[in-house]
Amino acid sequence: MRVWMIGCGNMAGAMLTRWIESGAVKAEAVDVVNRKDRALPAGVRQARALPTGAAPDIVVLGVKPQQLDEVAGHYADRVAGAPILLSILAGVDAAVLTRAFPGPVPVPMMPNLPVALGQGVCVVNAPDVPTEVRARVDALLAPLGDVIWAAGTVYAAAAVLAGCGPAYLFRFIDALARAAEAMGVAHDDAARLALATVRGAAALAATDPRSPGALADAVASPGGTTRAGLNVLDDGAALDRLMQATLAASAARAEEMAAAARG
Ligand SMILES: NC(=O)C1=CN([C@@H]2O[C@H](COP(=O)(O)OP(=O)(O)OC[C@H]3O[C@@H](n4cnc5c(N)ncnc54)[C@H](O)[C@@H]3O)[C@@H](O)[C@H]2O)C=CC1
Ligand SMILES: O=C(O)[C@@H]1CCC=N1
Repeated sequence: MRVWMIGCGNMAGAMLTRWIESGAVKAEAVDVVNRKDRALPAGVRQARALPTGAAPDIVVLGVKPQQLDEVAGHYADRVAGAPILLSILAGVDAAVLTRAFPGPVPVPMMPNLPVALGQGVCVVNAPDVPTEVRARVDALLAPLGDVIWAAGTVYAAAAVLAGCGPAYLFRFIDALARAAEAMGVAHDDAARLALATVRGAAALAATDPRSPGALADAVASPGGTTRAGLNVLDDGAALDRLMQATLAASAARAEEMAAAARG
């Protein structure tokens, strides 16, 4: 499979790393155009412009949403011959993609950084694509982790959970560590303990048949220390409300960006 990537930074680079590591895509079949060179997997060609010659099997758009018009101005003609345009731009929907890049089937999606490890989530928002396009996209995304197809408001919510979620959790790890540090644990030890606890708990939640709620109950002895802490998180549904406000803020910003992209 031949792939062109227009913009390959933190996020698209994570996808590319996994594609090559998993063997889904061969490094020599990939052409990246970036504003300046970045560290990319060995064998991937990187330049300031797309190569000449026939369009590839898929084009991946990985620039910032604000750079869409600029790259469309440069590359829309070249991309027109490609069958699929996979876009990871937050708040850029299929209609906006088609306006910028007429020709290929637009496939907007939201990945997250753990795709680099094959443990990411990709939420795809292309409900009406032909079956063969869906099959090709599914096959390409499978090595990255979980793939979910969603539309409308469900996509909006799932996209912020998946795309932004890792950042929320990185903040949680830091907050856990800072709380322990404030109670006297050395900075490095607190950071190590917080990360190990989150990693172990996530691994257990991923493998144990019990739900996260049931696992929390398995930790919390009645009247014990965990319950005292959970009571703080549960008081007035404090954690639920915090997460709802967090996702809502990200979703509202995505909608603002979508409105700006629609013009
Ligand atoms: N960082 C993340 O965790 C996630 C990011 N995204 C989406 O991924 C996209 C990229 O975000 P990041 O990778 O974080 O940004 P980034 O800044 O790391 O990567 C953007 C890349 O685009 C290239 N670029 C910029 N202008 C260009 C141009 N005119 N021609 C060619 N290449 C150009 C840059 O050289 C850079 O390598 C955004 O649209 C964002 O919404 C989606 C999900 C998660
Ligand atoms: O913050 C952003 O807008 C992008 C999309 C999801 C994660 N990063």
